[in-house]
Amino acid sequence: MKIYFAASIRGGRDDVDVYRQLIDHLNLNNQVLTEHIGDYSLSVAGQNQLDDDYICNRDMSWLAECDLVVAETSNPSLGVGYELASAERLHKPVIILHNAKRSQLSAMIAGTQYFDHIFNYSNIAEAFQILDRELPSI
Ligand SMILES: O=c1[nH]c(=O)n([C@H]2C[C@H](O)[C@@H](COP(=O)(O)O)O2)cc1CO
Repeated sequence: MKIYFAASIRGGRDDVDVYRQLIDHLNLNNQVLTEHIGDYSLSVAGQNQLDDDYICNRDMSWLAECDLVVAETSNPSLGVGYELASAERLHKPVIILHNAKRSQLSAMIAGTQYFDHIFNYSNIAEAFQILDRELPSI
């Protein structure tokens, strides 16, 4: 499966270690299109060697191409919110992973009926278990 992994960049990079581990886990049996999100050297400035319109067009075409969106939402991010709304518009399956110890998920995501695969987790092993349980039924 081609997976669009969405997580914070300019919203803050505190959870990059979680993103890297989730991407590596998903890549065991799938292809993650957005590997750069788990790059430790990518700062809060984002991919600033690229134009913002290039980043946006590239990511929207990856979103159109993917079979599944996995979003890690614990660190709030405008970009991830936009990607989730776009995934709904494109009728893509979405899995949302959220660590409630880090933040409360926006009502605009938690309250959208389309997002019916929202999972709270408290450690990375639990997140892996959720993905391993949910992915086969996508
Ligand atoms: O440099 C970037 N590259 C990139 O692919 N994105 C996309 C992928 C992420 O899932 C999402 C992060 O949005 P934000 O930067 O607003 O936190 O936007 C976002 C940026 C910077 O906004």
